[in-house]
Amino acid sequence: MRGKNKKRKREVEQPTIHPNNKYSENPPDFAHLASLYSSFEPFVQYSHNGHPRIDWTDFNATRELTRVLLHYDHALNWWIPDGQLCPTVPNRSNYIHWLQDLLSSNIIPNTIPTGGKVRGFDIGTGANCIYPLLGASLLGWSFVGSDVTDVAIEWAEKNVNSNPHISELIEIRRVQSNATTPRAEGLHNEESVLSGKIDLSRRTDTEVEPLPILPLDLNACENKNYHGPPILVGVVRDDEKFDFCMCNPPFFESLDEAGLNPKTSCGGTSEEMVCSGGEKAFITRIIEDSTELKHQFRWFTSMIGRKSNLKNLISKLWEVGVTVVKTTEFVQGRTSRWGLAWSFLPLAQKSSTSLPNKNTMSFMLEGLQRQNGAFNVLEDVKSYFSLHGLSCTLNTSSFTVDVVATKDDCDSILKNELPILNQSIYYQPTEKTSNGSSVNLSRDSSCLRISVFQQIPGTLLVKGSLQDRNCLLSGAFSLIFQKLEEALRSKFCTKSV
Ligand SMILES: C[S@@+](CC[C@H](N)C(=O)[O-])C[C@H]1O[C@@H](n2cnc3c(N)ncnc32)[C@H](O)[C@@H]1O
Repeated sequence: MRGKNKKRKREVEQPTIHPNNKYSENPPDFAHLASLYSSFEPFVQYSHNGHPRIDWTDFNATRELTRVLLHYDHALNWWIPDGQLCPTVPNRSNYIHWLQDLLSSNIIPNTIPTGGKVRGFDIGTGANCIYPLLGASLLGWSFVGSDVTDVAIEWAEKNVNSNPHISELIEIRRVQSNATTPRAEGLHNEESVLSGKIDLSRRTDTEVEPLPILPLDLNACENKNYHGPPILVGVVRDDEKFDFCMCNPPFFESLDEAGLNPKTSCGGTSEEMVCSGGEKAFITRIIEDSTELKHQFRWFTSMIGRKSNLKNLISKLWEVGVTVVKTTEFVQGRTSRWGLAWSFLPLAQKSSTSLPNKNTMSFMLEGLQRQNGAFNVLEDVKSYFSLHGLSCTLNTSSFTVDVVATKDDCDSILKNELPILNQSIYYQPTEKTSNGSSVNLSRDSSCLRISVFQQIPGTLLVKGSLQDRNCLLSGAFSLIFQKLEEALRSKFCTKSV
């Protein structure tokens, strides 16, 4: 049982590079790039079996690789000064494609008018300005990219202006680094919030605390608050609307901590990598800001560097009343990063009914208590359908429940007569099987399979799929699935509604 669980976990959770990512099937070919770009050639070494590689600990090599990839694959001109954070193009593209999935999913309807074009806000765009450059060149999205440092603003602007074909799509916005919003102590930067104007010249009474160089303590960010410059509130204007915000935050509390990976050299100054309280404090501030700007963004998102922060941030999100939380894992070579997304807008609850002919549907249950795992939810799925008179088989090895309905059941469901007391079950239950094979069906009955997958602790994906063609259930499927979603949500995710 243990072994099987492990196998299942691997199948379900194995993160992969996003399928739309240019590099998902074709990773960068260093030898080919070296043959095209003489400036890159000196950085490519060949192992004894002729395999080309670069020295990832050499900043000049990683920067030149990024430059040639952006030029060759994305037709972008790009550069950053020595020491600035150097992005890896395949990894950064994954975040863009995940946003693309979020926006095209119907979870949050597109009710925010952004002029027909997707419009995003990149918090901390950096000198490299990588997300706006990729989003604009790959997908034609427009961006505001904010930052606090002179070097970031100067080089982000240079990078935008050296690409005239997309420069109209990107605005670089300076955030005043000596204006602080000490919300953590319950004080709001009332003037900038209430007036909705951005007064970038204004000094506040509270000075920015100098960045502390702390000894490495992985729990040090517990209970620390963000004391830096404004992030969203005070930077986003009152009349602005965005489809999303995104952020690769300063992950670390100290430079010591930031320098942990000796195997790569992607640069990164203290301003880029470090903030008081680390990413947890920074993202907590984004969450607080999002409560004030909830109607101006369809999705708020951030990258997270440390999985241990994810759970705490998700709890915080439910506390502030979001309607949905989504997470993902990004593959970054040998390390992982996580994506966190949330919204306050009403869910497209009826999306299942608006797609009545689909054979597969799914929804996420998020913010579940520790004691409520996939198995508890499966048991509830079974009792839900059994209570309604439908015949079910729970398969503990495949984490599925097979539900069988007759034509009469379907008619009753369509007439909205749930619960149904089924007097005539044509279904012959089969033995529980470990491979999840389907149940026997008579000619006038149909089977719907509900599967439950654990995404991350506290988050389950519930999927429903019709098992047979010409299925009697197809007309009633969306309605049944929607009712199941409502029932499970009200039992397991009371905070989400
Ligand atoms: C880790 S870097 C990310 C840079 C770039 N987006 C990337 O992915 O490579 C974080 C950036 O956030 C900026 N930053 C820090 N505090 C900020 C704030 N309050 N508002 C906007 N940017 C900020 C830093 O200057 C830095 O450029």
